[in-house]
Amino acid sequence: MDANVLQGGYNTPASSPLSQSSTEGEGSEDSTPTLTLSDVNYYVKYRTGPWWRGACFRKEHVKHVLHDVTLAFPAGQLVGLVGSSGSGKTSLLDVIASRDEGYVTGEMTYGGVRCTRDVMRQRVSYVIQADRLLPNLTVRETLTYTAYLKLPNSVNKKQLKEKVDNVINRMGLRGVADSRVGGAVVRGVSGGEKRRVTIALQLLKDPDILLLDEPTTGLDSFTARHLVASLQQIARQGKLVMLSLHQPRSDIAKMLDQTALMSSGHVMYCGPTDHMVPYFTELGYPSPTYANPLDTYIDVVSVDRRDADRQAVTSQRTDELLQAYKTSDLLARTKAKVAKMAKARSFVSDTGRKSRSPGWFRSFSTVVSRMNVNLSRDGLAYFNRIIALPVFVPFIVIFLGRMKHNQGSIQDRIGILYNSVQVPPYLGIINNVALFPALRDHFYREGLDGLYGSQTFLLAYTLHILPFAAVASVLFSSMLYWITGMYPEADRFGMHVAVVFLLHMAGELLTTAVMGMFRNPQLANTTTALTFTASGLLATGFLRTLQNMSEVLQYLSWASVHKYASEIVVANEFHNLNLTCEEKLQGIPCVPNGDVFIDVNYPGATNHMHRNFEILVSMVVGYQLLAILSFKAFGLRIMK
Ligand SMILES: Nc1ncnc2c1ncn2[C@@H]1O[C@H](COP(=O)(O)OP(=O)(O)OP(=O)(O)O)[C@@H](O)[C@H]1O
Repeated sequence: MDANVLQGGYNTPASSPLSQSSTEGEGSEDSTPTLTLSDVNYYVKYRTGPWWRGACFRKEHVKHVLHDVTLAFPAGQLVGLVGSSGSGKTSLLDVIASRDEGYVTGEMTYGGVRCTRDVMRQRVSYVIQADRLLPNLTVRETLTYTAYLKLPNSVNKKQLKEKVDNVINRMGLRGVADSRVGGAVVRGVSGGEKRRVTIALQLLKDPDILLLDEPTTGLDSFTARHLVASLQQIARQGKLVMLSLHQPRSDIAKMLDQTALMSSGHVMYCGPTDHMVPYFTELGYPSPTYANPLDTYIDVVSVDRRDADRQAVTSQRTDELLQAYKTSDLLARTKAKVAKMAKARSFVSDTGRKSRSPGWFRSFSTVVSRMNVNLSRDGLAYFNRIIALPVFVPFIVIFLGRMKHNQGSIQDRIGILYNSVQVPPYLGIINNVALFPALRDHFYREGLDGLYGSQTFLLAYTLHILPFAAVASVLFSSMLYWITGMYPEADRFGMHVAVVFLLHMAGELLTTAVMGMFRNPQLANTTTALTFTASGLLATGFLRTLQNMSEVLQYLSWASVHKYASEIVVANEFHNLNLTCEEKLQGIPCVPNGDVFIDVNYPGATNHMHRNFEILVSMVVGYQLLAILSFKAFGLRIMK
């Protein structure tokens, strides 16, 4: 496309401040809220070196990511951040959204108010690159649940529904409002529609500033253009919309009111998009005919690091262009505008918009209800959660059959009890690895949006899985207990169910805690499975009696859920159990009843029933607390 045609075709909104000036877009009315950044610098710390040195012993570096960024963007505009990979687009959005993870200097204001984290949380919505949506909810349900999490209790059901309908219409989602979102396995709405849903979620809060990181990535050109056209409409309704773009197509570029061109953390040009070609042409870099000017100038300001010669040439060119921008009228006018805003600013905290959010109970019940609905729509996953644990019983029963009361049945009982304490935590791990990571990723997005904290999320998850764990444990114990002929007493059966349930929960909750530390679910799976395997070997006493182990291992066993669970199930099964002594046991001492077995192998287990049960319950509660702590310590950090 001809550069001049393109230039002429760039969009300048009638209502935007751009239309009031010739080219520089400085005709902003004082009353138009403006986002200003004044000499903003951003530094991050990172470490290099082999992972085994640990976080503290690897070499620490400080990277200067953004350099002296000075910008002024009035509300009502669509602003594009463009630049090659690593030029600092996402970092700039992070800083504006107060989601930076380093050290920021300089000043940022919006509408004359200094941008503290609280102010920005209220005013800014940030659409990150990935669409993290629950696959089994419809578009409308997705938005409705989020509205319950975002809007204050004072917004009633009718108003909430209106709000949801409104964003559905604004984002052109009416046609798919009642379709499932879908995911990797379940087919659902298209990629472009998913992006729209993600943006619609952010519009529920009615933000003043909407930031989008690479919203067009992965979309075909038609869908991308329509998406940006929707964003342009949102901007025209008085919002400041800023989006980073990797490879801005010329028709998308035409829709941008202003463009900030970045290279290595420096702003190389910031001003009206249609002024870019004349600006660079004056500096000796005209845009070739038929070329997309944005592509051309991204190349012109980028450093080519493929070899030393090219790097030297392109670095010199970039330095010259940076100096030219620093001394340009364009930047001088932006600085004047920023200074004017600074004079007018109030420095007061943002009194106009108080932070209003739903109460804890509403957030908690919404998250639980959403998890339940999401799982209930996936028949296989729902069924699997209930049936995976009981499915083990036929294997155990086929192998061990119905138990007798002879001496050989002692070994059979040990086998059954070993399975009773080893299988439930493993199934807890398997269930968790299958279903938790998607919920966790979803939480990470909503957590970053400040909708609710890790405590609410993890308690909601526990409440969500509790009924499944209870039903699965009752089914497992009912089948195993009565088919194999364990001690026929209702109380003892109840105790067996309780132990299976607690161990099943222990598996789930410890995996949850580890999931807070490792992003990779497989790593969490391996870590927890190994932990429970070691715990089962060490502390059950079924494979080797505790008394025969070294003192160190005996002490270690006190930290294992298996120690307490095993003592309970052994006392439960062997106490008052009569055993027969067959004549063929020549020379081998006979164990006449279960209490002798307990006295020899688990001394005191019958008397420790209450103590063991209380410790087991406390440890499971401890795993829940550990999960909360691990998410608080690592949670939102490990997703970045
Ligand atoms: N937390 C961090 N630790 C280390 N380096 C960082 C961190 N954040 C940003 N950087 C570095 O700062 C530079 C700018 O990164 P940024 O992600 O903002 O670039 P970008 O223009 O958005 O790139 P892309 O288009 O590829 O997403 C990169 O070199 C990046 O490695």
